[in-house]
This record gives sequence, structure tokens and C-alpha cells, in this order.
Amino acid sequence: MPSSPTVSTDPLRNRGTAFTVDERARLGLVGRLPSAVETLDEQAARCYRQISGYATDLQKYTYLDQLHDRNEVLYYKLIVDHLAEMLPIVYDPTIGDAIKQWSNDYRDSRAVYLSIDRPDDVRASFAGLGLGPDDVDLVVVSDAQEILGIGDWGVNGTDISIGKLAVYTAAAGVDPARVVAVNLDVGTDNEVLLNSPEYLGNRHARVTGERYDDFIDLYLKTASELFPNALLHFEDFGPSNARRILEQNRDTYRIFNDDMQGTGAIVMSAVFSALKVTKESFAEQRLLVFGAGTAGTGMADQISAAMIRDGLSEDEAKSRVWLVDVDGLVTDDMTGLPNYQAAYARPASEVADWARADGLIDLLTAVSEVKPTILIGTSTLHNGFPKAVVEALAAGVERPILLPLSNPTERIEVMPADAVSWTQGRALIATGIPVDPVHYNGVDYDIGQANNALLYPGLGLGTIVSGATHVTDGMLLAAAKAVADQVDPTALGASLLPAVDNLRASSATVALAVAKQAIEEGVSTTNHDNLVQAVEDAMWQPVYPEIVE
Ligand SMILES: NC(=O)C1=CN([C@@H]2O[C@H](COP(=O)(O)OP(=O)(O)OC[C@H]3O[C@@H](n4cnc5c(N)ncnc54)[C@H](O)[C@@H]3O)[C@@H](O)[C@H]2O)C=CC1
Ligand SMILES: CC(=O)C(=O)O
Ligand SMILES: [Mg+2]
Repeated sequence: MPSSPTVSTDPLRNRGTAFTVDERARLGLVGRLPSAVETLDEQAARCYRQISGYATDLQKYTYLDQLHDRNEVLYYKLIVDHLAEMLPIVYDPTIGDAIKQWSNDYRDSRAVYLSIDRPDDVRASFAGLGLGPDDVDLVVVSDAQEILGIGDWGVNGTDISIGKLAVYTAAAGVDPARVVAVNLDVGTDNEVLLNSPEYLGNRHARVTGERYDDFIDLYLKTASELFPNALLHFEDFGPSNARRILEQNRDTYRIFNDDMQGTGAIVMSAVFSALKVTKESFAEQRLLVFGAGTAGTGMADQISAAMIRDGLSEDEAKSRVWLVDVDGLVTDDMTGLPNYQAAYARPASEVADWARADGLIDLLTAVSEVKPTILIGTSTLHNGFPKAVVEALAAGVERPILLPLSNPTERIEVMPADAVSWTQGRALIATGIPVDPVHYNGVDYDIGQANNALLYPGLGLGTIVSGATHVTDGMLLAAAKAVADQVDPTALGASLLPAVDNLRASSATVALAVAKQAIEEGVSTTNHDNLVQAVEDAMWQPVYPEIVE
């Protein structure tokens, strides 16, 4: 029986009870399945009933993970048909809990593990996949130093690469047979993991410096040599590594940092929408970022670039951005500032009169003094925006844009129900996690999800369809506008961003805009007579493919 075990154990080709009587005979599966032959819809209906029976989201995650490893079409059928319900299970926020449990709950994994202690294995690890140079569109890699807002999870962070890829496929139809998830195991500084008998990763501290940089270089060289058409997506690296890797390599490799670029772009979408309500330009904004790491400064970069496009000089744009981090307002007299914060440090002389507590200018003081029009939270500090801060924000401007973006739920700076009530419904809000609408004073406030998952799938698909050699700033902007153009935020309570239910259509629209931009900028390497059709054709659908024996 050479081929039957392969077909029925290959999650990409397995179809379980949907194998027909003929196929069962042909594939040596006679007697290996119950008599009923089901349709994909019938299978999906049973799966939906099964998953609905689990009490916790983590149990649902495990169920879906096992289905993923058994029957990929059925897995995606279930997710695509119930996108808004399933995305929080396979992705943010439940994935954070799954990552914490990963070594304890280890089952099996489709990822490629690259260890910094065995650099000579990198090429062989990819080669073991049996994929040729034209077989891969996308590789998602993480070293798991800053998983969501829950910190360093070492090899446990493997699931973030798998989860991000699942969203690419569910949300934008990126072909699941043409993607690779990678964990870079460079050690961990998480003492709990290092001292847990269950931990499955390298048992040493994170390697830093030249050895780390050499390992990243090796990854980039090998992955791009073996899969020259693939987009190399970086996820949840630590702040200085994330930025350095992107800046040093974006002209050489087709790379994308989701936390900086994807998040920056989805925030741009939310701000585009909010400015339709306030009828202001970017040049008029005052931006305060609370938590100035990878994501926060990525947003500051994109919003200040928008201010410059709106006519400000670079210095004028910088003068409209304030960062608050663990040591309070970032000022130019602070020593040891990382370069991404130093770029936005305020002159100490400018804030000499501002109130200080324990020697630092806290968020409340900064909000009261600056009167920001946009307040972003990427601090990982749950309740980082208490009532006094939100009220100070609302006292400063009529319709403040409030984006508490930290993930997962245990990290969000303020829950929208509180923020809506503390601002009497005036704040224009979007969050990183999915949240239910807020009912306040007779109005339903739909809270858009400003999570990069609402943007990066379409961006990736557009990059793949256009064969873009680079992900340019223009492509990010085109994606951001394409997302924002899908909503009318002007009614009271309207969402700033498209609903997750419409994510597949939204991703197709984003992909088209991105591919057009790539062509316009001359970075596209493909030729399509009809770009709309090319995007549609590129979108993988969860239907059983023809069985190739
Ligand atoms: N909505 C979205 O699409 C995204 C959301 N995020 C979220 O943003 C948060 C930050 O992620 P990264 O930027 O990747 O992490 P990071 O570690 O690069 O940045 C976090 C920053 O917050 C600062 N911080 C920590 N505690 C603080 C406190 N008590 N007060 C003020 N600042 C504090 C840190 O010093 C650091 O500068 C996470 O919760 C993550 O889930 C990140 C990427 C995308
Ligand atoms: C959404 C995401 O990428 C993060 O929280 O890190
Ligand atoms: Mg991330």
C-alpha cells in the first residue's frame, strides 16, 4: 500500500470521511473508514458542533490544532465559515495562552526549528521539507523574544509563526501548501522556562551580539537562496533586533516586519478613518505613544511620515510626537536611549516646568500638557490608561483617537466599555484584541480591531501576486488606505475598521491595491492581463483538491 498511508496522513490531502467509495478502493482505504461518505459541509457542521462543546478557548485551540494536523481543508473550511468566532481562537488572544502551555502540551508541529547552537543544520532543516525554489510563497519566522505582550517564550513561541500563517490562509487565501513556519531558537531569558523540566528549547540564555547577528544573516541568506520568491515575514522579535534587522536588510531581501510595518499600517487605517470624522489632516495631529518599543515607534514612524506628506517638515512632524515609556516622557537628557526612542526624544528644556513624580514625567502629566489628538497604547501595561488619563485626554480635545493596542486581553491598556463611558462616547476607539460592541446612552459603539491581522494577509497576498521584490512604504500605505476605504466611520458609534466577518473580501481589496502599487513603483516581477482576476485566482479556497497519487 505505498500511496494510501501518504494520502490519508498528509493533512493537505487527507479528506477523512469525505473520501468516496471509489477513492477508498483506489487508495487502499477499504475498511479504514466508517461507511458514510460525507460532504465537506457535513464534516464542517460536525466539527462546529464538536468545538462548540468545549468549555474554554484553550480547549478549542487544541481541538483546532489537532484538526489542522489531520485535515487542513476541513480546518480552514471551519475557520473561514466562522471567521469572527474562530480567529480569536487560532490567533490573538487565545494563542498567547497556548504559547505559555506549549512545551507542557507539546503534540507535534509542522514548524522548522533552527537552533543557534547548530548553524550547520539550517540548510538541511529546510531541505528536509522537500520543497523546491518555486514551491514557497511565504516564510514566517520568530525568535519569540516579545510574543504579543507576554514577553520571552523561547521555543514555545513557535505557535506564533503557525498562527500568523493560519491567518494568512484563512483571511487572504494564501496557499497553505506554499508556506513555512520557522522558530529561531536562540535561547531564552525566561527563567521559568529554563527551570521547567518540560521545556523543549535550548536551555541557555538568549545569545546576543555578533553570534545572534550571524545567525540572522544565515537564516536570511539560506531562506532566500532556497526559496527566492518567498516573502520573509518577521514576527515578535525584541525591539532593538526587530528594527535593526529590518533596517539593515529591507533593501536586500524581500522582508516584512509585521509588528513595525503591519501594525503601523493598520493604525494608519484607523487614523485615516478617524480623521474622516474629525475632518482634520495628519499635519494637525499630536501623537502620544505609551510604550515606545517595536510597535509603538513603528506607528510613530508611519504617522510622522503622513504628517510630512501633509506638508510638514521632518522637524515639524517630530515636534508633534511624544513617547512615554517606563521612565516617563522620553526626553533628550535621558542617557542610554535606544536609537528608535532617541529619534523622538523631546528637548528637556521644553518640559522643564512640567510636573514630575519620582523624577519622571508620567503619562497623566504628559496627556494633560500635550493634549494629544491620538493616544496609542503599546505598553503591555494592563490598565495603563486609567480613568484619570482617559478623562484628561477627553478634556483636551473633542474627539480624541484612542488606540489601546496591547495584546492579549490581559495586557490591554483600557477596555472600550470604560473608555466610551469615561469620554461620554466621544473617543474614536480601536483595539488590538477583538471586543464586543459597547452599548452606551442608546448607541451601539462598534469597536474596530486594529490588529495587524486585519492588514498583513492582504499585504502578503498582494506581494505574492505582484512578485514584488520589496515591501515598500508605498505598498504599506496603499494597504492602509485600502482598509480604511472600506468603512464609513461618520455615523456615531461606527467602527473605524472593517468587520472581521468581511476579512476575506477586505484582504482581496488590500491585495489588489498593494499589487497595483508594486507595479506602479516598478518592484513587481509578474505580468497579469487582469490583476483583479489574478488576485481572485491566487486565493486558495478550502475545498478538497483533486487527489494526485
Ligand atoms: N494591535 C496590534 O496589531 C499589535 C499590538 N502589539 C502589542 O503592543 C504591545 C507591545 O509590543 P511590542 O512593541 O512588540 O513590544 P516591545 O517590547 O517592543 O515594546 C513595549 C514597550 O513598552 C514599554 N513598557 C513596558 N512596560 C511599560 C510601562 N509600565 N509603562 C510604559 N511603557 C512600558 C517597554 O519599555 C517597551 O518600550 C504588545 O502588547 C503587543 O501585543 C504589537 C504588535 C501589533
Ligand atoms: C498582533 C501582534 O502582532 C502582536 O501583538 O504582537
Ligand atoms: Mg506580533
